[in-house]
Amino acid sequence: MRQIPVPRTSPGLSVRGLTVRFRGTTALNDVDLSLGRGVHGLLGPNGAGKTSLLRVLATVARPTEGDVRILGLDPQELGERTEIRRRLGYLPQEFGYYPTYTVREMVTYLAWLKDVPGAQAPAAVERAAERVGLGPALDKKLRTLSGGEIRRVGIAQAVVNEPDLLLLDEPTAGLDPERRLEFRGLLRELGETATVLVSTHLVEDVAAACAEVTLLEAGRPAFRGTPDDLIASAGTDAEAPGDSPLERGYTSALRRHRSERAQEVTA
Ligand SMILES: Nc1ncnc2c1ncn2[C@@H]1O[C@H](COP(=O)(O)OP(=O)(O)OP(=O)(O)O)[C@@H](O)[C@H]1O
Repeated sequence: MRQIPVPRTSPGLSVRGLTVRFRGTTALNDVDLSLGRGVHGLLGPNGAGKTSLLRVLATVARPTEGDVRILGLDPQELGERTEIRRRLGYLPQEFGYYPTYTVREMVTYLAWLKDVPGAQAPAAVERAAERVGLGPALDKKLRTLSGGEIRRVGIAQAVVNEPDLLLLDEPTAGLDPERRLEFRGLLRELGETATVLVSTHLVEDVAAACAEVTLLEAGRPAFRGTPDDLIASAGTDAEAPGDSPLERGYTSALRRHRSERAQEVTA
């Protein structure tokens, strides 16, 4: 196999002018974004373009326009795309699985797809399952697991290859509060060495685990900064709805972005 000469310190990812269109819909509109090591939250209302962005970064969808670099590599080039996939962990919004497989079999299969060397795979699978609290369930069939446990299998398969880039689409959906807390700890740990991008509707997840947050609205970045910056962005907007300072920062940033867009349209 062709060796790609990329240092392990290569940048996480960068996109320039990224546009994704479906027939009548523009899901992402001329997005510029660069992310390095650490945990980044991706927030935004339904339909904002979060899944579309993650799918392009996971190399499962192609951009309509724009330049994408992932781990310093070009996903349009077959050899480089293969290398990206080997070093990537991805939890899709809908995690497809084989119900008759055990946790061990499913995660082993996905480790194999990621080229985890056969001799290392059994230990890697056990470690990944333990990291999401599924050590005792390794030999249970997936059809016997709860929705939250299946989500955790999805997280285990995403981390089994110790990825350099980890993309998680609503990983905490369906997790109970105790598991969510554990998961935030895992995110912080993974963010020490990898670039981690987590899409979520739960602003508490962002506050607890993310060093940075990007807010998408109608296919465009509406805010980028630390969770504290997002809180501060509410400023004197006393009418911004929300049950916490971060929720008020979120709604305030959205309202500001919507009104800027409305002014652009009428200008
Ligand atoms: N395969 C598709 N065909 C047509 N339109 C699509 C397709 N996938 C996404 N879209 C549209 O693109 C826009 C962005 O969708 P996307 O799933 O990326 O948003 P999202 O921020 O992940 O939303 P949610 O929070 O609801 O998961 C939406 O208007 C959606 O209807």
